[in-house]
Amino acid sequence: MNIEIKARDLIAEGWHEGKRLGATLRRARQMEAEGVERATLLVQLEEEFPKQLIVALPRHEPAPLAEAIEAEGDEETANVTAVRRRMHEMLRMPVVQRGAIMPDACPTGQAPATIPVGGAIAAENAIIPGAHSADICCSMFATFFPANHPTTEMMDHLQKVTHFGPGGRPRGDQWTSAVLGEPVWDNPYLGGLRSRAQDFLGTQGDGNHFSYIGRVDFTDTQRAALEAAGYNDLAKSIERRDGAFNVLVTHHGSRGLGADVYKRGLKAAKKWCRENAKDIPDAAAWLPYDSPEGASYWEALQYVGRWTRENHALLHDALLRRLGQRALVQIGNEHNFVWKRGDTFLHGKGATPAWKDAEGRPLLGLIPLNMAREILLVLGADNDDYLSFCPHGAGRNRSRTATIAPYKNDDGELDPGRVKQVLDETTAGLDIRWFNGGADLSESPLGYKDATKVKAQIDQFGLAHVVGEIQPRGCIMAGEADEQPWQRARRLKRARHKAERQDAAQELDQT
Ligand SMILES: Nc1nc2c(ncn2[C@@H]2O[C@H](COP(=O)(O)O)[C@@H](O)[C@H]2O)c(=O)[nH]1
Ligand SMILES: [Mn+2]
Repeated sequence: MNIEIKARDLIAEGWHEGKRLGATLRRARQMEAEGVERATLLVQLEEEFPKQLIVALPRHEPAPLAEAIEAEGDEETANVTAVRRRMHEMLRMPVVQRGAIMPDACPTGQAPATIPVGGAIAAENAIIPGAHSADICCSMFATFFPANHPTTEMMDHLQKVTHFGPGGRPRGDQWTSAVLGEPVWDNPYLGGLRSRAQDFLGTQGDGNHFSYIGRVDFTDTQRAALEAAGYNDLAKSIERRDGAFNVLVTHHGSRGLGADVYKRGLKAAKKWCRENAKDIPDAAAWLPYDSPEGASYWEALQYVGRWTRENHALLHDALLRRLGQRALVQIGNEHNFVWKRGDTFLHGKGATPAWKDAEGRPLLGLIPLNMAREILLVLGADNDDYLSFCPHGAGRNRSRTATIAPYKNDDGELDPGRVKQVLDETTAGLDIRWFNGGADLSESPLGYKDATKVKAQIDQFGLAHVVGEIQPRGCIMAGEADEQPWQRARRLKRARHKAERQDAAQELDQT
């Protein structure tokens, strides 16, 4: 009688559950069908499919971490300690070779190995979805155009063309582009997402994404530095325009499209690590680049990069059309992404690439600080000590909740008078607009670290050279939606209950 060997028989003999078990079982059944007797079969099988799996394990000691950050005071010191801890957890992964933190580093999550904002790592043959984070391709994009429009005119048009808030554009108001027609939808990480890619075109989302109008006046030294670095078109344009430009700068990521690709990538990475590694935190799960899953994920990421750049470009074109202008120069950079340099996969979560391009030119990058400060145009210093990254912003010292806490009244509600006052003080002279109507204090300059100190540390650690400063004129962010009637009713009800409780307590005291 031919009793078919089962997976549980192999497990009982010491083989492990997982992807390889299927292949082992198929081979065992083939031998069984050929009439090989069970004992011989098991010996032969051990030779072909050894029970001892080569399992990747975390290292005891973390790989080296380079810190381009100087903490001042208790709050910053505690932040750097938290950042270091998460980085050390990530740096214990066997595929991670080195790490660096930037001057804007700040913690983002409690889960082990969650890469902090301002963190960068170098990995070998591995893509770690958690290390580029869910907002794949969060990026900056700038268009330089003639400086002959008043700020209000530019801001009015900008407010009409852009879109903030959750979700995509409503049906009937959707945008289109050739990027949607690319033959990528068979990729397992992109399959079924074409309509999502369409819905989210022309949108910027919320949080700290923004549309910023600024003005730059390049000095002759800055023009010469750009020319010496090989940016001849920009240098010529500066010469022709006497150094003066209006600039639109946008900041956003890959929206719902990227979020879905990330979910699929993370799921695949967790599965791969479950089958081939042990004790790997989810935030550090990886896909080997040379596996079919890894290669497809890499291709999907490249598409998400093209989609996001196109999204920026469409928004910029829409503003320029309304202004009757054309782009003189456009530049942009991702700061949440994975880049392949030789055999190394550089991951950045809030880190600006600052190495040299294929032609040997230092990369140009844009570093925003806050809505009331200049956006820095930098030439990367290619400082290998810090994995050739520079910061991507100013970073936060406090959570959003802690930032707004001092502006709440006794009922735990934001005090509109104090919010207005502090916004007027911190953004005086600027045209600040909140797309959804209400101000979001946690996104005002109050939310971010001291920009001057971060800027000084770029220089101190030799990360990049500033070759232009785009001075703020106006900024649009998502902001908070105006209070809905039901929200107002709930707030008033809570306040009433609180007052009643206090009255009751007072009465008790008096009796
Ligand atoms: N120019 C502006 N910069 C801003 C604004 N809000 C935030 N920021 C800066 O951007 C970085 C990027 O943050 P990310 O982690 O989401 O990529 C952040 O660190 C701030 O320094 C703004 O309204 N205008
Ligand atoms: Mn970003």
